[in-house]
Amino acid sequence: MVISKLDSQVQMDTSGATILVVDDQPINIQTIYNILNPTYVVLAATSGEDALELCLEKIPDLILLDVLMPDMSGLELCGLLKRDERIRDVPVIFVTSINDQEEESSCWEAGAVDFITKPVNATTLINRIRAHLTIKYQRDILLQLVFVDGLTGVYNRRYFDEHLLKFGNIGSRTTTDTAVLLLDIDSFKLYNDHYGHLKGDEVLRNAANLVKSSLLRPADFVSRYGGEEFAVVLPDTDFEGASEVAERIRSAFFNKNIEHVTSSHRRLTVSIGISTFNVAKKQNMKVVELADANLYEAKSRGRNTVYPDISSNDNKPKASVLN
Ligand SMILES: Nc1nc2c(ncn2[C@@H]2O[C@H](COP(=O)(O)OP(=O)(O)OP(=O)(O)O)[C@@H](O)[C@H]2O)c(=O)[nH]1
Repeated sequence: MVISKLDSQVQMDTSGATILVVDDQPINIQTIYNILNPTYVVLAATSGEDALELCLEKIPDLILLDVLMPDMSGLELCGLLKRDERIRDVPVIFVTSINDQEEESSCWEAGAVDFITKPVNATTLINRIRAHLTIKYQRDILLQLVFVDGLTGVYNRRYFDEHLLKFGNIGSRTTTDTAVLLLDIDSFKLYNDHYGHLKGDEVLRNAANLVKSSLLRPADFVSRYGGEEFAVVLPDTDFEGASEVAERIRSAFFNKNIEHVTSSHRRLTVSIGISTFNVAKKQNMKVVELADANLYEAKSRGRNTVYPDISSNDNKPKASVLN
């Protein structure tokens, strides 16, 4: 599940939404374009392959999909879209000229939310699109309320717990390492005491953005784990990779040089505990406990520290072990 409007205010006005029209006949695309323009931004693809590529470049708000296309049929394409976590929640409406009961059932089974018959009736098309976009936006609002932290705009702990399970389940198909970073802003109580809670809130918002911008892969994510604590999940990342990301985050805070006169470093810094796990190697969900213990160690080593430190050979456990 991907919350498509995570970074912006979810809005209920559907105009301006991006609609991808997939049809092998340019004349059909033109007809739909004439109906939808200028209310919607219309993207077009004349094959399933092109449509997949476009979807990954910019996820549309809704897809209008022709059933009968050479090479990859609309039904096949819909099946592929529904298997991709990034795109699966985009509503698909089939546009079909077939009046066949079996075909109709196949559209529903492929994951469509609706279908429209050709020749397209402009009023029906516009109303169906508006209805499904509204449902989608309402769903996005609910997901935001459940999974997004209100202060910082990043995912919350509930999202972290649910999504970490995906990698940690014994039955999980993930065979590579997953890394978790637990990050805590140093001496934050002193910051609040000195600058006030509103300034403290501003720092938490900036901190969330700083961590987010330090993550380079689309599958990486940050969540607010507690008050001034953030948890980062790095799928498909071993200890060395996690150390690199953690160090990037630590130095980003240090170099930002945000004043914190009552801290021993006289600027805002973070401490980070790293751990990794890999179900295939019989390592498990103690990953959070281990990251927390490592965070504690980073704090006791003077803060502004990543632990374990990849450059030291102290043989401290880096991965959590299944027991
Ligand atoms: N402004 C603000 N402060 C918060 C929020 N959530 C937690 N805090 C504060 O974060 C501080 C955490 O303090 P401590 O747990 O003592 O940790 P610390 O001062 O960062 O000390 P170390 O972790 O040992 O470096 C407390 O003062 C909390 O009130 C929040 O949403 N906004």
